[in-house]
Amino acid sequence: MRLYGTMEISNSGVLHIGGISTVDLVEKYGTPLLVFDEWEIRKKAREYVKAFNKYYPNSRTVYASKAFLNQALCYIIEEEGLGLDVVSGGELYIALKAGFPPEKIFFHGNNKSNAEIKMAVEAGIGRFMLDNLKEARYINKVAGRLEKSIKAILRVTPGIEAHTHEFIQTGQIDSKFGVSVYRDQALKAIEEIIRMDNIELTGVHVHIGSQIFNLTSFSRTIDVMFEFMNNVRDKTGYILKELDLGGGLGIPYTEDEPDPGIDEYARLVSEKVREKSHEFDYPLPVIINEPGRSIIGTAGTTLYTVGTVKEIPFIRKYLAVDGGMTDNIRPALYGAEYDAILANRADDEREEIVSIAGKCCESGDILIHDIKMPEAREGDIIAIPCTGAYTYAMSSNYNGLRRPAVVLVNDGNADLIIKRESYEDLIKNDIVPARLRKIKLKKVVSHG
Ligand SMILES: Cc1ncc(COP(=O)(O)O)c(C=O)c1O
Ligand SMILES: N[C@@H](CCCC[NH3+])C(=O)O
Repeated sequence: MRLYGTMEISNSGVLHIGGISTVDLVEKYGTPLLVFDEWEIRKKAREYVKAFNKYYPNSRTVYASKAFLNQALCYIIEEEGLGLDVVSGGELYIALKAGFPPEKIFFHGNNKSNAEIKMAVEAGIGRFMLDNLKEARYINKVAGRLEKSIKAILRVTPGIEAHTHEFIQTGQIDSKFGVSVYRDQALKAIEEIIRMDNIELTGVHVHIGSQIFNLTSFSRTIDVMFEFMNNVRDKTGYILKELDLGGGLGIPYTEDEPDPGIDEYARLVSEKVREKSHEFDYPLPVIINEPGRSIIGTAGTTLYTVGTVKEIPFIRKYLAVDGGMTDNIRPALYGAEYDAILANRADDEREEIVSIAGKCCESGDILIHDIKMPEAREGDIIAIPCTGAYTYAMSSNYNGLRRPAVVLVNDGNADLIIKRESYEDLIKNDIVPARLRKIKLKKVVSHG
């Protein structure tokens, strides 16, 4: 069993995180419960800063908040010296509400609305990550009206197919993101953008996908990017000063998955960028990284309570838990695999193969297929580690399930950072038109 961050098993066989017993956490906050290990978040953030300081000091790390975002996290990210990548007015709003410095915010998105663009220009964000020319023209117009000069980076697609699930590949030519480097599309976009009065094009961006273990994909991407940057210089004389390599570094979700490691990633991309700069005699660009999963993924653990235990003779045993695809869609969406720990009896021998099922009305709502576990009973607690990234962020209220509570643990303290949704929350945006109110219904539920 792989333990992450500050996880440890006590003498009595209970899983502890951040110096707190998961049994105590469940007693206080209930389940499903997403537990974030603050030490682990900070450790990963520091690993990025340290590794790039070592190999390529002229760099910036910007946390991709789509992996998980709330106001408490903004404080940690800011304190660790990282910037913040947002992809919508909603993420931007959360960051601004928390007081995250706007100049350290990078705004992505393949279909930013005019309202989102205005909001970001007015807030004075650090970089617009341009997806296409239409957007650049609009930003230029708004900036002109508001008499602002906007720093922007153009997202390009390099035609690289990273070794990862096809749903999370983004660098291939057939992609909805960015402008392709092929057939001079990106070059033409740059020719127009650099003539815009209110936009300063500081660099180019590339993101080839997520959960990537094979670091050579990043190397090949840097090859393509330098060819492209050199071509832009040849045709326009323009030097792109920033090279944003996106995110994508994979993390080990299960015992047998390797950990590519932040240090190794930083070393490889730094060396490659130096090598290519030298080869093309191109000024060394600032490297920007946008990690999401590799900062927050291993810091999150979801705790569930076992309910129904169902054995289908000679076929399978199901342990049904009180959450599922609503708090973690990744197994259903990508076939993602996870490990599990019987948190209240973590030392018990793993002697039977079970599948851990969610409680949604979907046969596909299985969190883990066929995992060896100790014999579990109703009321036991199951911990699924590595659920910090793209779980809560992708959660839903399907089947009327309420989003879980989220706690931040550190050094023996637990702080609630997101309340569990209430039944009342499920209807807070509901409106019953007056003409329907005439139909007399008898209201009996009130708790929630
Ligand atoms: C543009 C961009 N940057 C950064 C990220 C973060 O990726 P990851 O969480 O794999 O590090 C993503 C998500 O894939 C992305 O689309
Ligand atoms: N949500 C995906 C990754 C997409 C990353 C965002 N571009 C996952 O869970 O793996």
